[in-house]
Amino acid sequence: MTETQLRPAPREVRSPEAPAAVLSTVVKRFRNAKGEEFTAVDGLDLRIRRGEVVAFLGPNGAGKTTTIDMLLGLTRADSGHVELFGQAPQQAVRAGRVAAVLQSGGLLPDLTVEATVRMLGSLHPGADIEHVMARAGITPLRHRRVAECSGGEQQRLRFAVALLSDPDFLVLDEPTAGMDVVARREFWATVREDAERGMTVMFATHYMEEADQFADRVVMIDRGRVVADGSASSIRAAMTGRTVSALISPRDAQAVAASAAVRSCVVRGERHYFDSTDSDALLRVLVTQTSATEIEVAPRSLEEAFMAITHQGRDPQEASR
Ligand SMILES: Nc1ncnc2c1ncn2[C@@H]1O[C@H](COP(=O)(O)OP(=O)(O)OP(=O)(O)O)[C@@H](O)[C@H]1O
Repeated sequence: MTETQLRPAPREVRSPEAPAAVLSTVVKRFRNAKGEEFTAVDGLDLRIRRGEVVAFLGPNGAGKTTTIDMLLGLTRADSGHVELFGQAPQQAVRAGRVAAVLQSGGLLPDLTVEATVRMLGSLHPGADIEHVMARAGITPLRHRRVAECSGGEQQRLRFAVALLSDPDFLVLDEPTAGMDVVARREFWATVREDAERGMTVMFATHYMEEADQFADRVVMIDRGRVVADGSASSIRAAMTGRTVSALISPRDAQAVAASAAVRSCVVRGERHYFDSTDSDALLRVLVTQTSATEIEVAPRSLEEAFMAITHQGRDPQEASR
């Protein structure tokens, strides 16, 4: 046997099978209250490699939950193709390869936390009840009725239930909604450990800092389409620029805003915020040609990049839809 054969192969070589998830040109339409048809997911293409931790971001109504529902086989796409580990979603879910923490539902209010985990654990022979409760941080809550658990505690219970099948792919729809800062940190530490053991994770979130801190990759969608896809830092870099803010007279601000380095300017309180492609040039102008004071330069936050990307090219009426 050669040395190469003895060495464990890297994950990709050892598992040359299908990616964790593939969505190809997926379309989902609904009817609104007036009975008019609209497209919630509009030709979405997404491929998630095994072992990736992907944050799924988008404004309200962007199509995140609908996409997740299609991934999990809870909703059927009108057209396009959805696959998990090379299988139809329902098959992969039934095989316990995929589990989800959804925003609501799935829990019986009168059961205790432990009874819930035991009952659902009975569907997964070999499931380690104590282990999943410990991993989700709900062991101390074991005798509490579900109805008496806070929103964040119920989310942790859903997380424990999702771990019962020891899934390869965990799909989380706003998993930390209702959790306090400490619970959120503990939750992500656990997910990270699972991800480091090779689990694929996709999570929808509104918390930009969660995407920034915990995801390898950030996929932003708007109006059912992918509008940006990359690492949090590459998305920020794609939106190159910094925000320069200062206390400045409206007249000076107008002159500065007309300069080439400024893409846009907004006023919040007494401060003018200039979105700049060349903060050095802008700083020189502010210092040498205006009476601006308390000048600050800040990197664009992921949230600012996100707002800029998703609202780019949209007319103001549409943007306020
Ligand atoms: N069953 C349904 N019937 C009709 N419209 C629906 C249905 N489900 C979702 N929609 C609509 O489809 C669009 C996408 O909704 P979706 O819940 O996927 O967005 P989202 O990105 O998850 O939003 P949020 O961040 O608010 O949870 C929205 O306009 C929503 O109102």
